[in-house]
Amino acid sequence: MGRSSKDKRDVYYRLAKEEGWRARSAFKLLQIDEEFKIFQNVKKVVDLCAAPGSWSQVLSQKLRSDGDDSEAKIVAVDLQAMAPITGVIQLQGDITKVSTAEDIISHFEGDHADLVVCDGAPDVTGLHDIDEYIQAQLLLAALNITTHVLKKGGTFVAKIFRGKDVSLLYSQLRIFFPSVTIAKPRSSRNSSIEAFVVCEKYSPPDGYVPNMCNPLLDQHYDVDFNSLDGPNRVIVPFLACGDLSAYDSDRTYPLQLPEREAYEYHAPSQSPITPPYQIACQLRKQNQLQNPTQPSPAVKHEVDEVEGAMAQLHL
Ligand SMILES: C[S@@+](CC[C@H](N)C(=O)[O-])C[C@H]1O[C@@H](n2cnc3c(N)ncnc32)[C@H](O)[C@@H]1O
Repeated sequence: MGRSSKDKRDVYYRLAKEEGWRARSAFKLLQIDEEFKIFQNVKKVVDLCAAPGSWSQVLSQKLRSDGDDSEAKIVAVDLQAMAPITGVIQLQGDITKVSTAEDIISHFEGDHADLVVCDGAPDVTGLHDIDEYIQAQLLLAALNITTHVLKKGGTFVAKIFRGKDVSLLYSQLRIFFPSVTIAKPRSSRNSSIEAFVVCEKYSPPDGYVPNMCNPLLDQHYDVDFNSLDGPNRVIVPFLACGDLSAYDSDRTYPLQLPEREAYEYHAPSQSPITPPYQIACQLRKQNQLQNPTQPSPAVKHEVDEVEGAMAQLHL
């Protein structure tokens, strides 16, 4: 009999139950450590998107196992509340919000973390472009926080969805880390597009001053982005990608208002990821080439689906 979609009881699920981990994800972090030795000489860690807490459990065990835990500091953050874990400072909040980022940073005042980990994943909508976009935003939010708290030479490990814009994210990470490696621990299901970036030897560009002005899901971030200059604009140094010819003057039907607003909104802030509105625009453009008079029902349906999902997500 085949396994139903409800049957998640693979070997790691069972092992997690046996060994007392709150989630099978614990094995992903343990296996990343087997390969990259990310816990070597580590005492201070930020665990982003930490609930239900299996990574925090691993961190607590690894950092406090030698009995000398006076220096150990683990700050864990998630949207969801988490049951307490010995030695872990827990914060509840959205990592794309400035206030949460500030809360985390305040716990490291005058001090730095050796390691930042982020296992953040959105509630998947099933629309791959949207899921990848939101996951990328979580990763960029985590990177922003990391630039405030990570010591030079430190390590950043984060979940990444290997979607079509992923090479742009790798390039952005390489601006801050000379070594960026993609890990796919054996406990991460082969069927999943999830992987992990292991970014080593943190070294921001000369003159880089961490800031909270880069455009993320929290629209407040980009208010001052255009006032940033030089190395401080490096998180998002790319022109908007996607097929901008949708905005050419030779178009055969007028742009819809949301498309125009999206273009005007995204162009100045140079969004790192193809924004969902642009995805919708590209679909329209493709359809326009195939059929200059009106959208085919299939394309119209796809565009409506993207826009419907975005409306639900208040994007
Ligand atoms: C795969 S789970 C993390 C599992 C965790 N590493 C563990 O080992 O138990 C992904 C988590 O990301 C969190 N998350 C998603 N978006 C977030 C956001 N914007 N801010 C904070 N946490 C977020 C979710 O609440 C969820 O708990």
